[in-house]
Amino acid sequence: MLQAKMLCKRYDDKSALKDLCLSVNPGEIFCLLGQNGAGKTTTINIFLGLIAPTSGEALIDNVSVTDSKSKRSAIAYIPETVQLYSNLSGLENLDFFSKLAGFNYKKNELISFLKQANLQEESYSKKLSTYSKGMRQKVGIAVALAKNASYILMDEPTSGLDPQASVEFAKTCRELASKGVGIFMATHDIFNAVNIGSKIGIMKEGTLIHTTETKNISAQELQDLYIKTI
Ligand SMILES: Nc1ncnc2c1ncn2[C@@H]1O[C@H](COP(=O)(O)OP(=O)(O)OP(=O)(O)O)[C@@H](O)[C@H]1O
Repeated sequence: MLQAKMLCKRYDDKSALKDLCLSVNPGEIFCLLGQNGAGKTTTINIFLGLIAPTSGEALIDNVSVTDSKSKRSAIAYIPETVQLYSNLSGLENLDFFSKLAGFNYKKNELISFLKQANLQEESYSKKLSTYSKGMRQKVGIAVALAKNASYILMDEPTSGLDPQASVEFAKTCRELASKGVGIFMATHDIFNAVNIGSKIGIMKEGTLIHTTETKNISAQELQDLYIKTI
């Protein structure tokens, strides 16, 4: 489980996180909504071990991220724009980043990760410079799978995706979750949050104000709640 326990982060006189508590179980898709500056990226960066909390703890399977670098390898991060080598193909990028993470896969194994990420087969050998944003994201997901990540963190994953790519992204997330991967995404996209997530959190000024299961709420109800909250 990913767990934020009373997480606080101060930047000089600015409080970015105030006693943030949340959890993401294996197989769960947690969508964190909040305005610009609410603290979403700060939360992700603490889980990634990129910044230290001022107080409180971020735990991966009950181990604090500040105590164990090895636990951090259980996490993969997919930024809004996935950074890959444009002169290499999807398959070559996956091979390169897998090796960088210490995994040496055979071609058929690499292909199985691209398949699980729902990348079209005819794209495997094409250069990344020809890929759309959604296709780059699929390679990012394949890299996360190749790293055997138990949890995937994503920042604004649906921003800039066309409706078809959003539908494919939702399908891939559900398939990953059904295999037990825990997904935590920061987003401004209420419709996709309801459509993709199993749990939704609404954050305001560094605190989680509401959490709800998506099965209990419609997109319209969530939008109303969001507007009322922020
Ligand atoms: N390095 C930093 N130094 C000072 N203040 C920072 C720093 N990083 C973030 N902040 C502040 O912390 C607060 C939370 O920022 P954060 O980036 O986590 O918000 P966010 O919810 O991800 O916003 P967005 O939706 O715009 O990405 C903001 O007020 C921001 O200005």
